[in-house]
Amino acid sequence: MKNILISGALGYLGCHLSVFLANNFPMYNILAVDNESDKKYISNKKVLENYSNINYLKKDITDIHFLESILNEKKGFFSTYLSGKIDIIYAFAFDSNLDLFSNKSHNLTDNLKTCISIATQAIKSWNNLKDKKIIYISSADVYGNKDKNFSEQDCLNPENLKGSLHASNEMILKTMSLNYGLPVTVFRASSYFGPGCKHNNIPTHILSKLAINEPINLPISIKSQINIIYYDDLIYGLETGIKTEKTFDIYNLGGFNISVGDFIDISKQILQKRFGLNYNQKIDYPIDKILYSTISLDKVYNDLGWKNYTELEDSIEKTIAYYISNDS
Ligand SMILES: Cc1cn([C@H]2C[C@H](O)[C@@H](COP(=O)(O)OP(=O)(O)O[C@H]3O[C@H](CO)[C@@H](O)[C@H](O)[C@H]3O)O2)c(=O)[nH]c1=O
Repeated sequence: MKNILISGALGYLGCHLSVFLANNFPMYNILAVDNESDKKYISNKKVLENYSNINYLKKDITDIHFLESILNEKKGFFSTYLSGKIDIIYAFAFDSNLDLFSNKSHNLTDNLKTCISIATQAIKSWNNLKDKKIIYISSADVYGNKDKNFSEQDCLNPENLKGSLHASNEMILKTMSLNYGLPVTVFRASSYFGPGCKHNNIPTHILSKLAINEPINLPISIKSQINIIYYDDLIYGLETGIKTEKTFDIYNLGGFNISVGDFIDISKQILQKRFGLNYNQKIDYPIDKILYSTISLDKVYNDLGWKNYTELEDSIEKTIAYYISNDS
């Protein structure tokens, strides 16, 4: 029996991963934790509460006393939820909605604090590091924009705050791993999409607007090359993190390398062919801002045997169907 902590468990990926593990791995006990700072997915609380092998708690993951009580071998008040301590930590708690001028600008420091708190307390509390692991969910934004097919050993050159905060957390985890033997696996996830996703990333924006015939406003040119992944594939990929063997390793986790224009065209064809809708809404984008940010997936396939299995057309169809019926 393994005890798994999922921080940021009300978020899109944290919630889907909790449910996936609960449905498919009866040998896992899941402690799902979120500070409920983001109300977007607050209804996910009800989803998690339906599972007997998921215990959901509203908690601040930077609370050292809380972390100590769940990571230490000695039994604390969490014995009601868990027998023993946490073995695996999935670190999802991260606010990607970074606006320096909003009253939420503290989320910059919070995003560093969540990762540092977990890693520091794990080093202090885990006496035996065998079979323990922190799985950190980073982002392909750490690479920046200037190349195609970034692989894991390429230099990091983030050009947005999300990327630079994730890059900082990766560096901190790597140093802690080197100096204290902390077992860490990092996944650099590309932009994901799927039913119910409310994030303002490129594939989600395109599909949600196309489905309800609203104008599309893109921050980059449609000539840009990006990597996108269906959420379900991403969740399967994240599960493989439990079986990684090296003390520290990094994997790109993505799906399709595609131009934004092609993604729009394929989605429009699906809209017409499968839903009989022939919309031709306005698409606004800066013509001179062309992003090249595709990623190589060789390492995750060669080392962990993972590759995305959902056909692009199927994933687009399922996502569009959701937005049509939920008219968001
Ligand atoms: C800053 C902070 C956040 N949170 C929670 C609030 C949200 O429910 C949750 C994050 O949910 P979402 O914004 O949906 O995150 P999600 O899209 O699933 O993102 C994951 O995957 C992304 C990959 O694209 C990563 O970049 C993010 O680090 C990772 O969190 O974390 C906490 O519980 N504590 C915190 O301190």
